[in-house]
Amino acid sequence: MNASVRTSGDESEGTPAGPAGGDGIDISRRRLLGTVGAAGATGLVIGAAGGIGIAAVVEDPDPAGSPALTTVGSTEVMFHGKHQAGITTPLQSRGHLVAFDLAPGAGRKEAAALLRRWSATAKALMAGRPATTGTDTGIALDAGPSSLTVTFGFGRTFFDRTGLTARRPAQLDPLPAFSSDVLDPKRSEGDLWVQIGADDALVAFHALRTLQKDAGDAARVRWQMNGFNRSAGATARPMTARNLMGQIDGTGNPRPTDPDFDRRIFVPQGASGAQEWMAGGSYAVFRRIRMLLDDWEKLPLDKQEKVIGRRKSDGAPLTGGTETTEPDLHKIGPDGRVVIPDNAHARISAPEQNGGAAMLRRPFSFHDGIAADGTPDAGLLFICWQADPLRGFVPVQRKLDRGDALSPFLRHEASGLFAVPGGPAEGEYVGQRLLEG
Ligand SMILES: C=CC1=C(C)c2cc3[nH]c(cc4nc(cc5[nH]c(cc1n2)c(C)c5CCC(=O)O)C(CCC(=O)O)=C4C)c(C)c3C=C
Ligand SMILES: [Fe+2]
Repeated sequence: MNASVRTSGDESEGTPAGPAGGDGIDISRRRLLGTVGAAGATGLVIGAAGGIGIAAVVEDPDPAGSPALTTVGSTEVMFHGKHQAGITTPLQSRGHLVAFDLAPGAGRKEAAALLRRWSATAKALMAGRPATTGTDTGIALDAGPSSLTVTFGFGRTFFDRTGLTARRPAQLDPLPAFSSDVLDPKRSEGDLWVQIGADDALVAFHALRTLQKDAGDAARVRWQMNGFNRSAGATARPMTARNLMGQIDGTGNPRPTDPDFDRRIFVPQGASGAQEWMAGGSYAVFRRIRMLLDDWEKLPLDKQEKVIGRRKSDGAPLTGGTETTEPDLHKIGPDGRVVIPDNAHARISAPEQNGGAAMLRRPFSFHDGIAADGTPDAGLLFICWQADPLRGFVPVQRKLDRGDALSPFLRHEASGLFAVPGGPAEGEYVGQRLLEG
């Protein structure tokens, strides 16, 4: 095994896209990442000396670790745990989303065998080892785990196909239609959903390829999308991500240290009825949101900032302070109007404006080339996590749909809602409590 740094798949990791310093990475890893970031910053000097990246490994010696890997390559996220990995894990630089439909004739037995194979592959690859299912192509043999996470979810249609309708939680009821939806059903929903994230493009692709081969005759790809974030180790200290509109995006995310974090994001242990098997799980809402960048980029900076209610440079609220300062939603400016406009995105989406509705946003940007009309097919693979979509995404999106200043610059093109069960215990596969319970 290559790993010299290990992080658990769940609670120890902190807010994925949250404000700088809120990453929750343990101190030794933070220090190591800082070292790697510094190495990147000094570029050629480090390349010539070759010492600083290696020092990261030496500082945290692991006799089994590969001397060829820096911290970025050797960081391992645990497969087993209370929650699946890839929910509170810090954002990775590469992502693949893929939805499968069960093949005609495949039912509960085939689905259980598939989840067993997928779990074995995810566990091996997340530890930096080849898959044991006979499907490994060796694409990423020398890359290390690179913070790979593989997260599995079930869509609404899965339950009818497997005879498990009675165990389908009401939380999987279809999302309401929104006026701004232009959804493509072929790129939406699906029986099964897999989210892959890694800090190395080859590692992420390798996982995608292996899991697709593992599906064999049991399931077929329905849709697949690719995303990215800033490169791991590119900044000297953890910083909140920027999206393709250039905004700092993730500041208001709830943090694992918040007293109500678990209650908001995860289904409680001891859940009953159709939700029993979901204890420790979470509901993922996915939206492919195209950004109308040509229109957005024509907007002067001060208007762009009013659309969001925050400064573009540092993400601070327009009412002042730094990125982490609470916005003052009542502050009146010299023109007699509220400084953060009534239709500003950050005002409308704030939990206090939505009866406390909150979600953990963990997106990837996407760019799928230039469309025939010359505009970029680019935007956000928006993924948010919550214990119940009716107390997270739905009320907030309803409100945004009615009067968000950002809406004219966005187009919701695909959608999905998935039940993501809790993390598997040692010896268990993901979803076993549903499929064998
Ligand atoms: C229904 C949920 C949301 C969708 C869809 C959504 C799309 C979306 N948002 C941005 C950019 C920003 N969003 C910001 C804050 C923010 N957004 C949502 C929800 C949705 N966004 C919430 C709950 C919040 C947090 C509000 C708060 O806690 O006060 C921000 C500000 C910085 C931040 O807090 O992250 C930006 C910028 C884009 C570009 C987008 C669609 C492509
Ligand atoms: Fe937002």
